[in-house]
Amino acid sequence: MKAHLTRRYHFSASHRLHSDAYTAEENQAVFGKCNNPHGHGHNYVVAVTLAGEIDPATGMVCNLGDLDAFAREHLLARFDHMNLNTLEPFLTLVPTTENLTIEVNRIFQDFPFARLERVVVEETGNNSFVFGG
Ligand SMILES: Nc1nc2c(c(=O)[nH]1)N=C([C@H](O)[C@H](O)COP(=O)(O)OP(=O)(O)OP(=O)(O)O)CN2
Ligand SMILES: [Zn+2]
Repeated sequence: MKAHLTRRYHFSASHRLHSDAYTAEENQAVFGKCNNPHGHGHNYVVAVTLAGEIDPATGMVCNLGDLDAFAREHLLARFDHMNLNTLEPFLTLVPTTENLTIEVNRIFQDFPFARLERVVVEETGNNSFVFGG
């Protein structure tokens, strides 16, 4: 029997929306207040949904302890209390939440015990971005 599980993770990070492809004026016109050189922060909420067969012995799609350990190592240790602009892949990509959602999706593709189906990243209470089903 197959099932889905969703787990939420929280981290705080700063960023500045800025593109080297634009002049200072164009950056200001496109990104507005988010182009402020001092940057600003968000309390991001990441929800990952995974799918798999329920193991008859454990009754689980995957052990949340394994998923948490993976998230700590590959997501939270990388991004929590960091400036996203200083980290790959945002050295060359604008750290919008769309691009962050794609990176989170890439990270959890490597989780070995269940298949990633969907990633949602909430930037503020008003903005959330979805990758996948
Ligand atoms: N398509 C996108 N547009 C914007 C993004 C983004 O990631 N993708 N990000 C931002 C900024 O990060 C910005 O900080 C969000 O600001 P704003 O929309 O003003 O935030 P809220 O109104 O939701 O909440 P506040 O009360 O202002 O914190 C902008 N655009
Ligand atoms: Zn922002």
